[in-house]
Amino acid sequence: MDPSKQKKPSLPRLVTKASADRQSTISLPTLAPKIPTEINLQQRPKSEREAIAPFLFPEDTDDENLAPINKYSLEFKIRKSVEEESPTATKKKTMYYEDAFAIRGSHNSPKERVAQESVVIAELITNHKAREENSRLISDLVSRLAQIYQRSESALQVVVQQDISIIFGNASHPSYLLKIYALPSAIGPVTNIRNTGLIQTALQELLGIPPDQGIVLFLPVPEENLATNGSTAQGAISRLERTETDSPGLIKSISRGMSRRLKSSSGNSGPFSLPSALVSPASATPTNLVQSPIAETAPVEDERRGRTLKKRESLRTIIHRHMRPKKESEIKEDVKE
Ligand SMILES: O=C1C=C2C[C@@H](C(=O)O)NC2=CC1=O
Repeated sequence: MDPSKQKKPSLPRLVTKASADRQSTISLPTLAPKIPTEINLQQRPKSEREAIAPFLFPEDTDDENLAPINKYSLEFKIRKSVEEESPTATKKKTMYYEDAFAIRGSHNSPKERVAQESVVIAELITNHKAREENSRLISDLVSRLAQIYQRSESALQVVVQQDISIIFGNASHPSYLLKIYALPSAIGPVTNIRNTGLIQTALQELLGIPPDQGIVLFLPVPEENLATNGSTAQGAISRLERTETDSPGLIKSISRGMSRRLKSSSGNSGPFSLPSALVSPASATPTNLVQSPIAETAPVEDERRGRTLKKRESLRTIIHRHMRPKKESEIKEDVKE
């Protein structure tokens, strides 16, 4: 039989459990532990597939336009390889996901560095009137979302509208709509499944509204369309790229300095911030400076904690060292590296 005429498997439908009489193919809360096998990776753009599961695409071809039959057979192979994997392979993948969700170091590209501390906006609309004060609800939500999105609270904007008419599933039970706007790098199929569980649990605790009465929308905003502090995220990336092109050694030194600081500082595991000097002077808020291992004011914060910083280089020292002509011994050291 001609394989192209075979009946194609139907795609999984994502249906919320709002109405009991509607058939639910996948219910959101039960998805979380099965993330890698439930996602049809072939339907994602290539860049996203590689970001989610590079190990599944060792020789990935540009198959965005493959005929459907090939897509399904490829998907079958992927599922099979996932099912047959050894415990060691599973462990490696678990580590990969843990790593993918973690904040990475300063050696990342400007785009990644801007992404790591870009703003996340949450717009909550609910028909519920919270017992606690609105300001308390907002601040609790900010801190939960900051943890979930691994940002400092200063990168979070939360807008709450309570007491709004909402009908969901033909009833006006307590309900909410939460829209999350962020750069595309903070939004993706695997991240969203993880974050749906965390966000809906938080909202159940804060508002008392169960997950099946709430809707979460994840809305990626391209770099050129997200702006704060007089600049788009794209603008911030371009500025960093220019700085790197103009002075690549400077960035290398800052990276090294930062690694040294990270190694020598214990307990400060918060997300890092872009150095204010490299992004924009006004973007250096007190919160992100406290958490920035490379920002110029980090030593001041360290001093407040009574630490001696004699062995550490400040950003200014690093810049000065790069601006002056190199000594012979330094040139030799560079060559060795
Ligand atoms: O997330 C964003 C972060 C920044 C930093 C700021 C700047 O240039 O200082 N511009 C940004 C835009 C963003 O969308």
